Amino acid sequence: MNRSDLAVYFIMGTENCKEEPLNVLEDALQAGITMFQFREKGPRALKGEEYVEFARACQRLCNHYHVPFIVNDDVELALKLQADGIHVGQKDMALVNIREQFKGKIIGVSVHNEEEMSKAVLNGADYVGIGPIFKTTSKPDAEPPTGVSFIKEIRNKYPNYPIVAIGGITTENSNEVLQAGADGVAVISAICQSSNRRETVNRFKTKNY
Ligand SMILES: Cc1ncc(COP(=O)(O)OP(=O)(O)O)c(N)n1
Ligand SMILES: Cc1nc(C(=O)O)sc1CCOP(=O)(O)O
Ligand SMILES: [Mg+2]
Repeated sequence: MNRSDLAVYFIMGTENCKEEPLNVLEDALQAGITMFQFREKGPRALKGEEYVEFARACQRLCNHYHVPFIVNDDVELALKLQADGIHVGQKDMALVNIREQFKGKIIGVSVHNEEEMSKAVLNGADYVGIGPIFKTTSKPDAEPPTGVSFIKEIRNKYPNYPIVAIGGITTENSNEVLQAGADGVAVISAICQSSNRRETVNRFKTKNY
């Protein structure tokens, strides 16, 4: 994995889409997202065979566009599909246990403080997700937003570690996030709800500083 893979990291599940989710994903892939995370959560999330088949369909699209396909939380699904990677939070399966089963794949970890960051580095996370940076409506159990200060603190201490920022990120505030030291932005609603995804993704890729 390269740090540039984190530039525009799209995250989606059926609950995030008003349009047909696979059309949203293909539109985002054609617009140039650099990484995708399958995150099927919430009270109306797909289950069982429907869930697996939806994940496979997303994976097929990502493979066609040569974009890494990352699974959120679900180690069993990531292994079953031989996904390109997995993203876990502090309450999900520990990185060292995942690495044993998922060698050579991308493992991302959410971190919210210096202690969690140092543990992620020690355990060999391929990247860290820092957030929420701003207020988000896409994750009901998110921690309080930190603003860009924590990105600056971590970048200062870990000048070369792959960092993606997440939480309430839009094309209006993404430059502030990149300037603080993030390698990229992880986004749900700004891309899902965009009326022009090509323009939105391009604006996320453009550094105006
Ligand atoms: C890139 C990225 N960063 C952070 C998260 C949040 O993960 P987590 O804390 O496990 O919360 P859920 O996404 O599982 O609700 C993420 N998914 N991706
Ligand atoms: C999935 C997720 N994780 C977060 C964290 O803080 O770890 S915030 C978040 C939701 C991001 O969605 P949006 O781009 O619509 O704000
Ligand atoms: Mg999780």
